Amino acid sequence: MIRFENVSKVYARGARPALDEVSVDIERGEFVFLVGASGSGKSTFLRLVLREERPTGGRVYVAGRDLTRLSGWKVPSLRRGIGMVFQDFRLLPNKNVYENVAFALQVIGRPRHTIRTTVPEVLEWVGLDGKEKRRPHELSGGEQQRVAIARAFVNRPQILLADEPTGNLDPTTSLGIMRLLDRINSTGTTVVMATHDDEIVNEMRRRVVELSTGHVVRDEADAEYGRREDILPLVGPAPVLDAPGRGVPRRGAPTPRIVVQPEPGDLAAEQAAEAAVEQGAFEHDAPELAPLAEDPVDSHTAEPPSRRARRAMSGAGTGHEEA
Ligand SMILES: Nc1ncnc2c1ncn2[C@@H]1O[C@H](COP(=O)(O)OP(=O)(O)OP(=O)(O)O)[C@@H](O)[C@H]1O
Repeated sequence: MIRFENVSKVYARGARPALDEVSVDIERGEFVFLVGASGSGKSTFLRLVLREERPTGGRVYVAGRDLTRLSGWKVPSLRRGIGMVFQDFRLLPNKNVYENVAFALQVIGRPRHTIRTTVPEVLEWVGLDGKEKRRPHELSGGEQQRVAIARAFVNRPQILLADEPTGNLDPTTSLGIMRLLDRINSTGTTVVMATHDDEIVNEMRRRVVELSTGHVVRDEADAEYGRREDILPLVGPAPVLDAPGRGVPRRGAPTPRIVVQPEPGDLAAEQAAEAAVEQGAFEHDAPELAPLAEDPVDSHTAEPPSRRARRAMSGAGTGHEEA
C-alpha cells in the first residue's frame, strides 16, 4: 500500500537529509507506528506519502502509484484516499461538530441525502452522538480528536495517517483514541501513526518502524516503543518490567490541551477542497459501521490507565468483537 524505495529528502535549507535512503514496505491493512526522536524524520515520511513534499532521491509508491511521477492534477485524487489526523486537531472553529464532518463530504460533492445519513452514522461510531451541535471550543481535547478522526474517516479512506494524535491528551483519553484507530484499522484501513507515546506503543504491540536522523534503525513486528535497554530509567528504582506501562518513563509527556485556529491554508480543508475537483480515486468496499460501544469519551475512570489499557488492548472492548 505504501512503499518507500531508497527515499531521501533534503530540504532546501536543511543541513542534513531529513530522510536518507529509507526503504519501507507497508502492506494494505497494516497498523504501523513510526517512532524516533524529534527531528528523526517521521513527519517528513508522512508528508511524502501525502505528496506534500517530493523526495530528492528514490521512489515513493502509494496504492500502486509512483508519487515521484504523479502529475499535479492527480494529487487531489491521491489525497482523497488518505485521511490525516494531527496532534492539534485542526477543526474549523466556527463550525459545529456535524458541520466539521459534513464539510469533508460537501467539498467532494456528495449529495445532501448521503451527508445526512453518513455524518450521524460516523459521529455515533466515534462516540460523539448527542454532541453534533457543539463547537470545537465546547469539547474536550479527546472529543475534538474524535471529531478530527470522524472527519478523516467519513470518506472511508484506504489509508489513515496520524501525526502524534495523542500528543495533547492524557493517557486515559489517549487510550480511547487508540481504540478508535484500532477499530478503523480493523475495517481494513491501513494506519500509519507517528508517535512519541511509548505507553501506547507498548500496549498495542504493532509493527514499529524506528527512525534516527533520517535512517530506519529498526523495523519490527509486534514491537515495543524502544528496545528494553533503551527504556530503562537512568536513575531510580528498576521498573517493573512485567507490568506494561508501569515504571517506564514516558518520553512524550502530555502537553497542555490547545485549540488551534486553522491557518488560512489549513491542510485538511485544502485537501477536502482539492478533492472536490477529483472523483473516484480509491473507492473500496467498506464494511458496515457499528457504533463504538461502551467507550466513554474522555472517561474519568478511577481505574489506572495501564490496567484498563492492558484489558482493552488484550481483547475485551477493542472493538474487533463488534466489527
Ligand atoms: N520545511 C523544512 N525545511 C527545512 N528543514 C526541515 C523542514 N521540515 C523538517 N525539516 C528538518 O528535517 C528533519 C526531520 O524533521 P521532521 O519534522 O520530519 O522530524 P520528526 O521526526 O517528525 O520530528 P518531531 O517528532 O519533532 O515532529 C529535522 O532536522 C527538521 O529540522
